[in-house]
Amino acid sequence: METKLIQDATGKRKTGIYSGSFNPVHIGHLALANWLCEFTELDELWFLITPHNPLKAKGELMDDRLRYELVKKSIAGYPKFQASDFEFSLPQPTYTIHTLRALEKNYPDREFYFIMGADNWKYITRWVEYESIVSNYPIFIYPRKGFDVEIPAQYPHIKLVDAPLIEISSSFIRQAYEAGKDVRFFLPEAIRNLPF
Ligand SMILES: Nc1ncnc2c1ncn2[C@@H]1O[C@H](COP(=O)(O)OP(=O)(O)OP(=O)(O)O)[C@@H](O)[C@H]1O
Ligand SMILES: O=C(O)c1ccc[n+]([C@@H]2O[C@H](COP(=O)([O-])O)[C@@H](O)[C@H]2O)c1
Repeated sequence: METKLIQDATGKRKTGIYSGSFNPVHIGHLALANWLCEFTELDELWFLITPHNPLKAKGELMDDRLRYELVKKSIAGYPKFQASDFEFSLPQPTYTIHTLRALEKNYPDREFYFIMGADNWKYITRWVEYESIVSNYPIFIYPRKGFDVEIPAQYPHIKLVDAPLIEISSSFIRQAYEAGKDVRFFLPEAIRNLPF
């Protein structure tokens, strides 16, 4: 396992990396990200739209740019949020460790915190070079229903945060739309009337 020292990078902007498919972005995503920016040490949070999660089928995904534009519209006006298409130019499928290394290289003035749900934490050992991720980056794990979180003591830079649980998923929204349901209030106001 790598042993790079986790530094308290004073002076660097603490930037949360909230990555996912966002297919589409929903109010659960926004509320969690908002909470992280206001109730933790993060200065900012980037929504990093993943072109292709290596553990998910690409077929059911909306176009990358459309998912990015939907996030951009949804977060407009809140200064601590940014939408990022950083992964669009990386080799596909994108592996998180490669993304984090490329981010560090491109933004030396920032300290990146990886944001991860308790559901993803449970299966972290399936991720490429997961030891490097958990050893080298601060991580905030947020609770998800049905997933207990255990963090080995050797990772003091990994924290379970006390964020409220809002159990909405993009797949629920997609299925509801397909069934002809009107679930407009699950979507950020700015994108309610857009096609997806
Ligand atoms: N209700 C929620 N509250 C907070 N974060 C969430 C919620 N649902 C998903 N996330 C997190 O948001 C990021 C993007 O998730 P993703 O795009 O997979 O959303 P999802 O709603 O889980 O999608 P899907 O239902 O298509 O799997 C991931 O880190 C995921 O853990
Ligand atoms: O790097 C990996 O091996 C890896 C395996 C599974 C998921 N991820 C990343 O985890 C993030 C959350 O994915 P998702 O689709 O659940 O929102 C997204 O950025 C994926 O690329 C990364």
